[in-house]
Amino acid sequence: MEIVTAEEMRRLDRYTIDRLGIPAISLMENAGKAIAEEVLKLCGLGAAQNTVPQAATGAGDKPEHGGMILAEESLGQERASREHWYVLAGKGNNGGDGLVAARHLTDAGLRVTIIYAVPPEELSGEAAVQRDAAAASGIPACLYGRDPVDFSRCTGIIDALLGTGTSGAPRANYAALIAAANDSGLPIVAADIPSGLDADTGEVHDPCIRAQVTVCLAFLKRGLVQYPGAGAAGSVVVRRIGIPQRLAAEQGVAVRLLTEETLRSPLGVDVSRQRDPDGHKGTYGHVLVAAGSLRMSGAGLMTARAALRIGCGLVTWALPEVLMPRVIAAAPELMLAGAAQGPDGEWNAGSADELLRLARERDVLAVGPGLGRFPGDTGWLRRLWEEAELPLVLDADALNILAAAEDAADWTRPGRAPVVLTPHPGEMARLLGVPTPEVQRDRIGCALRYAHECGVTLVLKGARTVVATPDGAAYVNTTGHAGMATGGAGDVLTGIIAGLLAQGLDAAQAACFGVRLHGQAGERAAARRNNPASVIAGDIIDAL
Ligand SMILES: NC(=O)C1=CN([C@@H]2O[C@H](COP(=O)(O)OP(=O)(O)OC[C@H]3O[C@@H](n4cnc5c(N)ncnc54)[C@H](O)[C@@H]3O)[C@@H](O)[C@H]2O)[C@@H](O)CC1
Ligand SMILES: [K+]
Repeated sequence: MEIVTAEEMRRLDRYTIDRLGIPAISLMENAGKAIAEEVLKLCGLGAAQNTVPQAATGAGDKPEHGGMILAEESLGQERASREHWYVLAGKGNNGGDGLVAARHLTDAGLRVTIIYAVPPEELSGEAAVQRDAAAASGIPACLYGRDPVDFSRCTGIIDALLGTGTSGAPRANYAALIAAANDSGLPIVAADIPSGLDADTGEVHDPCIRAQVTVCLAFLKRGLVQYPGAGAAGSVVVRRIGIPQRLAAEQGVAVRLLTEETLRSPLGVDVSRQRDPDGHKGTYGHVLVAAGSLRMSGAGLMTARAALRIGCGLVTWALPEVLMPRVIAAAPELMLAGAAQGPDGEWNAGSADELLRLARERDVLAVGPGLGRFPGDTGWLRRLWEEAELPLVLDADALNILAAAEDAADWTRPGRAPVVLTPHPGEMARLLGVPTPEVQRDRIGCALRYAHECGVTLVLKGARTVVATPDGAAYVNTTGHAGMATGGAGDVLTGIIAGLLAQGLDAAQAACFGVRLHGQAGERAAARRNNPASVIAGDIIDAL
């Protein structure tokens, strides 16, 4: 499922109207009708439609329902009349959608009142047509600020104030209406996006509608899938309005929700993961992990174990020699390689030679969890980057080393094997040289820019992890939960991605499949513990 920006949505709208000849007013009618249907569902009234049984088709079969024509809308009439919805209408097409919904809800037997944020005569184009249709249908309307508006008289609110045409924080009557709607405590159904949300980033302005349901029109908007916007949107329902689904991909939209369908196509992942009955441990790849130090040996252990658990054939864990006797019992399935160490058991830049030698016989190199910083680490990482001709996965301290390297822009990858970076927002901020809130303000945008400029596959972790690829595609994950914000969960992800790369997946496939599986394992672990908060990183490995 594609995820668009406001600008991409405008282009797709225009293409549909201008090139396919579908009138804008039809799209608006479909949009408003879809919103009304979702309101009816929320009220427990279902979709209002006539059900015409087979008898009416003339097919001659035994008719269902004894040949009756069921008029479903009459069944809930009593209940419908107890509902009174306010439609908050803005000046633009978002307001127009709300006005269409007002008509359909009235038709379904609900009481509806339209509250305009601006004098209705200021509406233009299709929205003005809908204003006149609503008035001609006898739907009462008032103007906020001029007429008294008492939210205690209604049972629910449609927010059709601002959509993808919003610029900046809501102003004047818009701001006052949003605040009043939120304060009412009533269920709010947002048309397209909650008013006050930045459709492209997920940033919420002050104020911003807190919706129970958002009826997103035609395509998901970026702002609905990233926090805090995702929190303001409530449950998001994407409804078709007559814009062909295929248009998004055809018009170059390359940001998608990371679903199983997306994994299959366009990513081309074999999600069944059938193993070759004739396979042996060499068939499934060999991961080299350079991670862990005296204070943080567990990080390396979790990365290495996760790589095994995701199905790669062999894992060699390279670590400072002093640690070897301490960890050997913890994971007997691992192969250990002692690396040159500093005086206090820390990593030593001299270990690059040994790692590069080992890497020649391995399929993937994962570097970083629990590594710590050490003298000469920048040159050490640069050698791995430039001389290790196998896919690299960099996490944690490897990212901090990279962020601190002043010459990182000059590092080259002669072997062309992919690099996958897995920063959390703080590490991403260091890589970009900006404060963390700036990363969080536009996670998809940041990930896309960095991946493209640096030619890497970037996994920006956090709620709704974003995977961005060097060719400008991005995928937004929906699996996992806040209980996975626990020490070591990131180390596990690094191992999963490395393990999938070792099994022959390409960088985008391994990153996307890995992120999704990691979240699903976290969900399973939470179910086993009966509480997401109790999940620890080891549980995620066990649930893989
Ligand atoms: N063909 C189309 O273009 C379709 C558009 N649709 C709807 O139209 C929406 C986009 O419509 P528009 O482009 O008209 O834009 P909006 O309806 O989102 O907002 C437009 C108007 O709001 C005002 N405004 C903008 N930012 C403001 C702020 N911060 N404070 C106060 N006022 C502000 C401006 O006067 C602007 O003209 C979509 O979100 C969707 O709901 C749907 O009707 C389907 C078809
Ligand atoms: K809205």
